[in-house]
Amino acid sequence: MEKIKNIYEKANIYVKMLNLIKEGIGKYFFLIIFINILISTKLALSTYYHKTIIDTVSKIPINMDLAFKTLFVLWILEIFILVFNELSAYIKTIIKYRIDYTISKRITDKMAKIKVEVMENIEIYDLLDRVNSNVPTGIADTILLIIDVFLNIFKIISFSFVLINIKWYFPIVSILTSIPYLFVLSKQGFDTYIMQVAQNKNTRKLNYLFEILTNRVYSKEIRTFNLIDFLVEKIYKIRKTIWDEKIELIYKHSRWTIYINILKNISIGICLFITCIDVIQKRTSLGSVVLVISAIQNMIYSATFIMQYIAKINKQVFYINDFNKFILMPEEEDTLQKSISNFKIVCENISFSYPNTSYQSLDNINLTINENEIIAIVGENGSGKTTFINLLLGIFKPTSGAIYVGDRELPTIINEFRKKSVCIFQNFIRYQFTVEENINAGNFGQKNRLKSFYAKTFLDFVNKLPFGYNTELGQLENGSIELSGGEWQKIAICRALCREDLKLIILDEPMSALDPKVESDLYHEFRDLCKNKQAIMISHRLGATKVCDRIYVFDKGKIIENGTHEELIKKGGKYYKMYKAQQSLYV
Ligand SMILES: Nc1ncnc2c1ncn2[C@@H]1O[C@H](COP(=O)(O)OP(=O)(O)OP(=O)(O)O)[C@@H](O)[C@H]1O
Repeated sequence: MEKIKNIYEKANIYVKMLNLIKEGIGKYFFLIIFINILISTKLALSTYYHKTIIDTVSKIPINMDLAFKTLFVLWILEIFILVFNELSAYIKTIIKYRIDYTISKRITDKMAKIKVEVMENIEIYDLLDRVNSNVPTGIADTILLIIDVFLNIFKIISFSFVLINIKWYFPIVSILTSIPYLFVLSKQGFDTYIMQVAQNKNTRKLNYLFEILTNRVYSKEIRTFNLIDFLVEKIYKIRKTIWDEKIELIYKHSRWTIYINILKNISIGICLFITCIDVIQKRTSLGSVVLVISAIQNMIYSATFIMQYIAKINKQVFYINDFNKFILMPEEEDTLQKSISNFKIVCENISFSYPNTSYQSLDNINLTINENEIIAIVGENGSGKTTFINLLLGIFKPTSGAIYVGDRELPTIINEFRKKSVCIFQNFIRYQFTVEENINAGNFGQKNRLKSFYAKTFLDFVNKLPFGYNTELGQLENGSIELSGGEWQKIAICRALCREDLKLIILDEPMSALDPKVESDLYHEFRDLCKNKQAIMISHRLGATKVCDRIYVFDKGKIIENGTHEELIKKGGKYYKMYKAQQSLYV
């Protein structure tokens, strides 16, 4: 049953892909096939007219009228071939572009839907890498290869008609000679694919090392720690391994290519020998020799090309399989836009282990966040705070237990829930765009809010920038401006708080890079900012949690204490100890 389902799914993907291709190139496919038929027929006709011209001039008296007419026809045919070859190249480029566009769009659409938890599996990155770099061009190449196979089949048929009149078995010899190519080349295609899969890990490492060696962002640290030699050495070792494997494979393949070429040349030699004997014994004309040589060469080349193209198509099939695997990757569920009537969040006995780990990062968490409540989550490094947020945002699913929002289970309203929640992650993205684009990203046109409290508190530094809100940030371009860590953090906070129709704000260590003045402004205004909203603040600065209604203390994936700041201080437990330890730093 499972097998039938798999076959059905695969067939479905091939059909979908054919539809994609149809949508991408449509009429161009038939146009190029038609042009190719014309080209191949013209090639065979040219060979026939070459024979005629030689036969005409080798007979005394020379029939000048026939000679000129034949030359004229040949000239017209050459011009036709020239024009059609150019037209064919032009249409092939259009086909390539259209397939590349259609498939790339399909890949990016799918990427946006893949479940985030799937991305925890490192092998997925290799697959994504292969799909991204090989599939769009791979599928375009496959289509063009199929077109080339057609072209060469027509060539063989046309030349066979010309050749069969001289020796009936010459076309068969030409085709048989090319068959070993199929086996050798398809084996080469398979070997190359297997090598590429095996080298994925090293290629990814190499890209990473190259990135940290050449990116401006890392250059200071790399130079301060004098890491250049260390990194170059690593790059050199990986490159050497990759190239050694490639060279070994090419050496193996070259040996086989030499063997089959020897076989091919022996066959051509035999056919030429037989033809020459016929000429000497006057069984055939001089023009026929030219026709035989040209036709056999063309047929063998065409048959060889077909074999090469089929082998290449076989190789592309591996990439198409990768594409299939990619398309079948699980997607975020569509929750049919169910509305959320009330935002009370209840976590019931939730536990969680990351994929590929044997320990629990969260262990039986029970926690309720009432509407308009502000809570804090505190705890030592690695105690499970960020993991809890990932579960709450539906990025990962609990291994056991459930999260409810109002009377619904989180997965059933996740899209709507995400629209109304925002999280500033510890490692938020520093978008290399303008200030305005950074703030408006995902904010659905909330420009006027830049004049509000957030702008006054966080964004006064923007006025100093050369183009104000239109200044390009980051290090992508020469004129762009790099911000300090705190300024980037202010922008990230603004981006989150400016969002319209917010119900839940999550701040994962939001103030770590802010100066004390901005930090204290933010704390004072925090309750106001969170009016009519729920908020979760994760912070190692325990003073900040005083503004929260309830504080949860995480320890090794469990909640070990909860209460208000005063209650937890009174209790004298873990929170009290952490608070005192921090306080002692300031007195
Ligand atoms: N992607 C992951 N794969 C495997 N284990 C992970 C992953 N992310 C986190 N962990 C583990 O889960 C545990 C909880 O990590 P988490 O990031 O939730 O801690 P945290 O309380 O947010 O820590 P911090 O205060 O340092 O940010 C840690 O033991 C960590 O090593």
